Amino acid sequence: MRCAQVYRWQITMDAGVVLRDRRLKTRDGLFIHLRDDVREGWGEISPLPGFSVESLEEATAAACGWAREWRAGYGDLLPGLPSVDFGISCALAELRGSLPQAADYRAAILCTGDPDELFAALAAMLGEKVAKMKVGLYEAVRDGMVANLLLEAMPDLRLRLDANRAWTPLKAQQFAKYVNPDYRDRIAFLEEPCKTRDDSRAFARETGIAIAWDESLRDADFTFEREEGVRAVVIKPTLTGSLEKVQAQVTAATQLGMTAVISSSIESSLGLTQLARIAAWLTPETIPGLDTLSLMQAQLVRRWPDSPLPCHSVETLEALL
Ligand SMILES: O=C(O)CCC(=O)C1=CC=C[C@@H](O)[C@@H]1C(=O)O
Ligand SMILES: [Mg+2]
Repeated sequence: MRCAQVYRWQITMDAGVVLRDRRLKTRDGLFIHLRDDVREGWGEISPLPGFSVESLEEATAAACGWAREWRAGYGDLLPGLPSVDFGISCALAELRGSLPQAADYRAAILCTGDPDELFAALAAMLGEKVAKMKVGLYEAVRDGMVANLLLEAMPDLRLRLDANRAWTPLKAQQFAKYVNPDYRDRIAFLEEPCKTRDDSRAFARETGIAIAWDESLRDADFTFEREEGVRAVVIKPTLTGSLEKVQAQVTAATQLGMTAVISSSIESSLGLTQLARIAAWLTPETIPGLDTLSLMQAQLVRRWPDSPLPCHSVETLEALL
């Protein structure tokens, strides 16, 4: 006997969370819960404003429509909206027992560039010291100085940087000018430095700073290729689609010698714990980019280990079916 439910939720974000130049005051999304006799599975469907192509309203209609089909015995085809396909495929994988339980709860520490704050967080980090810092919000010279300071102050630090395509070639060069060439190999990668892929490729060649594709994976003309200076791809499953599609992208990148990084789209604790399991399963050698729970004021249904945030149960959520 099949049962299906779709829950809508809203989490208040900490002050100051900015996405694509707009303040994110709340994170809104859905959970899908499937039961088939004694087996059950959960999935998160939370399109990210400014990054997802689908709206929450479109995702809600698609998720509810699919859930009604599935509980009536159909639902073999996924709706085709990335966040919905991802959430449904996770719920089906849990129900079928094909999403491993083992999780990689390590995370590249999201940092603001405050050395003291980062010092403390890295000191507590076991194993590889990896942090991620957003650049491109302030002057490129400042970003270069801050990155250089962190790398100089912490010799065992590897930095992931992310410009979200903010820079012109000139701004990118201004950034690089302030990063000591001796430290550049400890920049694990700089995600999307420039507005175009060609400018980003030129930046990598000219500066020796490795880059990574993130937004580019969702460009219609994107293909996985071995390219000079392109060291990694950042895969955001909520923006990608089904688990099968995520697995195919990890395989394509790995076969080309690139690092595949499973990254958050600022999901709830339920979604983040599933991403931690996906990372352990598909990218066991790579620290995932999942350090976004601290941007939120609560957890939902499933806890992230050691998070002090209150966790609200499913009974507090709005059932839509
Ligand atoms: O990748 C990580 O380490 C954390 C997630 C992260 O950096 C992002 C999530 C969503 C949008 C952006 O703010 C940013 C990114 O572009 O990678
Ligand atoms: Mg990015």
